[in-house]
Amino acid sequence: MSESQQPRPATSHRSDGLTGTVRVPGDKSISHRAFLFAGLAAGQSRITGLLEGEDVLRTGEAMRAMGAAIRREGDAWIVDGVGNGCLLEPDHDLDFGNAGTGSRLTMGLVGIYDMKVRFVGDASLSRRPMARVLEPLRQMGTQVLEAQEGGRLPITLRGPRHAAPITYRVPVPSAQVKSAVLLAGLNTQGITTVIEPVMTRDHTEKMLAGFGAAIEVETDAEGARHIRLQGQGKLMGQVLEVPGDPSSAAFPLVAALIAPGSEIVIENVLLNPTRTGLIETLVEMGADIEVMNPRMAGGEEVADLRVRSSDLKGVEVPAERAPSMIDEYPVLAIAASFAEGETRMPGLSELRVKESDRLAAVAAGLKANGVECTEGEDFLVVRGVPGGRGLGGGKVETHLDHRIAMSFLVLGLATEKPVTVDDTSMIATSFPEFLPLMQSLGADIQ
Ligand SMILES: O=C(O)C1=C[C@@H](OP(=O)(O)O)[C@@H](O)[C@H](O)C1
Ligand SMILES: C=C(OP(=O)(O)O)C(=O)O
Repeated sequence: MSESQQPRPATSHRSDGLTGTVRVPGDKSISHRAFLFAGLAAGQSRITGLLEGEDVLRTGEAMRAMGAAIRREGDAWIVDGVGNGCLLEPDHDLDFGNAGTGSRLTMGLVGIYDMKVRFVGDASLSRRPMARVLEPLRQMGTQVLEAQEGGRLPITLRGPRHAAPITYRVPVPSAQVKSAVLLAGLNTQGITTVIEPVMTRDHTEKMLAGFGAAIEVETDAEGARHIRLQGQGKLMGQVLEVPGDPSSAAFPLVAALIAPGSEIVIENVLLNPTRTGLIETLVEMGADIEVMNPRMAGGEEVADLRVRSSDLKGVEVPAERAPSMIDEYPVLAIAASFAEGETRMPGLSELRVKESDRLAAVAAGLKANGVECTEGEDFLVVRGVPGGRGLGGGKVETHLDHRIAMSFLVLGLATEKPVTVDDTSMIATSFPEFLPLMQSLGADIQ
């Protein structure tokens, strides 16, 4: 992993006229869940389009350590699962590297098994809050044998003999917390209920239903979703096709919008409505994004996107849109740097607990490159410079955060002066093909 390696800096230079047709790798959220559910289900699963990023491969390693057989065969991953309730105690620590999703979902999955499991991660993951998952697990009977201050990794869990089903109202809009509780419910007798006041990405619900779990969702008069899962059901292996990750597509997409004279096509992008906040916002800003060939693939909405460079104008992004674009704010801030007027982004407190404090990292990177912005406790305001005149020339600290690295390399494609990021090694956690893919479109990144 990159922590033990030398940092790999990179510099991006103004690159007009990006062109070409590309495919981004598989969706990270769906890929993690594909390994988790296929590893747990009885029988064989076949997964194509899986994201082979470091985060997802670590989830695969964890499932292997608990008894699943996982192998790559041609362009597919074949998983022979253990059967719900039959995970084995791993004989070593589960190392999740940089991955919040992998670690939190796996804590939920195994936290109610009567076995001892130790979770570790890199410096970034070890700073992130895990109490949000430990709290509901404790209510279900899990013993937290080890946790660092503030509920951080390394953490050791031991599940109860008999877990108690709970009804849990998620206190923060987080698909990871929702999913952790539902996964704990898989091996718990009775009905586990998660109440979600604000809808977050629904891949866990959809995929568990696809694997045969008894799960139902109802929306109440206030708009809160009540997700009920019958525990100890049978899950069966499936054939899965993972569509392209909209959170990765966001980088070439914004690059094409801001680099003058560009026209690109990104094929096979997941357009699940819980993930399309960035596209909605960019269209409001005046972006020329054409959604072509909308279709269903693997139970999800998918389409090809044609993107042409556009004159953008600042907008106010509604705070309630945040869950549907939570990982895209760094690159939205880059688009906003070239928009006429102000782009206001409220409701961003969750950005402070990602791979880095993304609110602080984005504001610092923008300021280092001459972009005016205001960072509040939970908001960001960016004042753009159409054409990018006078911008760039700065060095950006990425703090072990892939999305900060990719966002600022995109910034440098349309600023007057080049932009340098201090490290690109973390990009491999979510988008290993990022550099060659961007270069194939004509982006000058060295
Ligand atoms: O469930 C998931 O797959 C994810 C949920 C989001 O995290 P939170 O649930 O912490 O908001 C997101 O930031 C992460 O990249 C993936
Ligand atoms: C927040 C992210 O991932 P995770 O929480 O899985 O580390 C991300 O990919 O932007």
